[in-house]
Amino acid sequence: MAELYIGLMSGTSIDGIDAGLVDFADNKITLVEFHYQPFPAELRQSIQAISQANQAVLLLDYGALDSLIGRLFGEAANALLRKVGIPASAIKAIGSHGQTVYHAPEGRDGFSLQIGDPNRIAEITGITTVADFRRRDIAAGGQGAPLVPAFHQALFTDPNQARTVVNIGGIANITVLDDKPAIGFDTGPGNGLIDYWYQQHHSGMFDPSGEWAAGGQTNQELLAALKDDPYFDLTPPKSTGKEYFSATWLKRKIESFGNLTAQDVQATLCQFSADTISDAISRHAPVTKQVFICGGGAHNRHLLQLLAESLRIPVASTAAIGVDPDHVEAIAFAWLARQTLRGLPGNLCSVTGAKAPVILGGIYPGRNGLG
Ligand SMILES: Nc1ncnc2c1ncn2[C@@H]1O[C@H](COP(=O)(O)OP(=O)(O)OP(=O)(O)O)[C@@H](O)[C@H]1O
Ligand SMILES: CC(=O)N[C@H]1[C@@H]2OC[C@@H](O2)[C@@H](O)[C@@H]1O[C@H](C)C(=O)O
Repeated sequence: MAELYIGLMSGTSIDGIDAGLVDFADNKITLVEFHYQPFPAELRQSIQAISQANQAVLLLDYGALDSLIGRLFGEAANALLRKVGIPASAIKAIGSHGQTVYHAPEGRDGFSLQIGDPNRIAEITGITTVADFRRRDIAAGGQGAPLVPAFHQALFTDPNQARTVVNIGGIANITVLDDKPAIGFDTGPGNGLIDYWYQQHHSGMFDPSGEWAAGGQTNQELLAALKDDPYFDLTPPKSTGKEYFSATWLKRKIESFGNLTAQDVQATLCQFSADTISDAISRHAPVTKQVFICGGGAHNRHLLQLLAESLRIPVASTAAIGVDPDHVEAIAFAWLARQTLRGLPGNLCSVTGAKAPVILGGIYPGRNGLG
């Protein structure tokens, strides 16, 4: 019998909502349908505007954005269900990541803030909604991120092959799957700075297949300057975000390189993401035999080529092991919601550094009760 959940995700690229309908019947994980709903350009700008460090944010703006994103998430779930013709009553629960607006988990009063009011999602869809997955892990002493490694472990572990899964979103993170407890952490920028620089010089949102970067030359001095950041030497558990590796961070790094062409900067940013991912794998996954890529970065052919060159082990998309790279995160949040409703932990202490496994998220009942 089907056991259906919906996963809703919007990541640090702030491009739109990924919605996945997932069937967990017989403890298998099958994606039934997927729907992508892009954000309107003004919404993207509003999210960016409240997501910056040292930014005064009006509570009125913050509250309205939380409600609006909740409504859009609920509507994305409804659109997904219309696509397959399955009624809301057939869905056990929604797992909603929400939209990260700030991630600062360090210290006694550390926090990570995802918005997109789950009350609205539950009301609009009628489906029990699990949300706010990160803060319980932080309360238990963890980073609250990355969370997806627990799911990567459940789905992608192969007892016959040591693997590393790399998610290249705005920020990149890895999951090391070998015979030891899984390691996972954010390696630093993925597509975030690459997208930002592209958008400064073109009308599109991203550099298709990395073509523009591929036509430029990496500048070694700038590359060294970019890598000169204490984050890369921190021992995991560690996580980061766009509020740290921000446009301001990049501007500070490039201000003394005034004579570079924009295309050479793009080439260097691509090399920077590839090198920092590859260094993280070399240091923390020495026995890995194959690397699998998911997230939108899986479509950046140039970035993958640079990664394969510096890793010197096979690099493939997660499509090669049965999951479209664009679907992994949405499926992960459906899986995390299921963990919560079954009373099972969603975090891996070896990844986030939490002092204990904890059940993640808050539960917002749907029309059928608790799901
Ligand atoms: N055809 C393509 N060529 C090059 N890059 C692409 C292509 N398609 C998607 N991308 C990149 O992938 C990004 C979107 O990736 P994704 O949806 O995984 O990010 P996200 O979920 O927001 O991030 P995160 O994992 O950090 O939360 C785009 O902004 C772009 O940089
Ligand atoms: C705070 C936050 O939203 N972090 C994201 C971000 O995007 C990639 C990386 O940084 C990862 O740590 C995380 O997302 C995925 C879904 C995770 O928690 O595994």
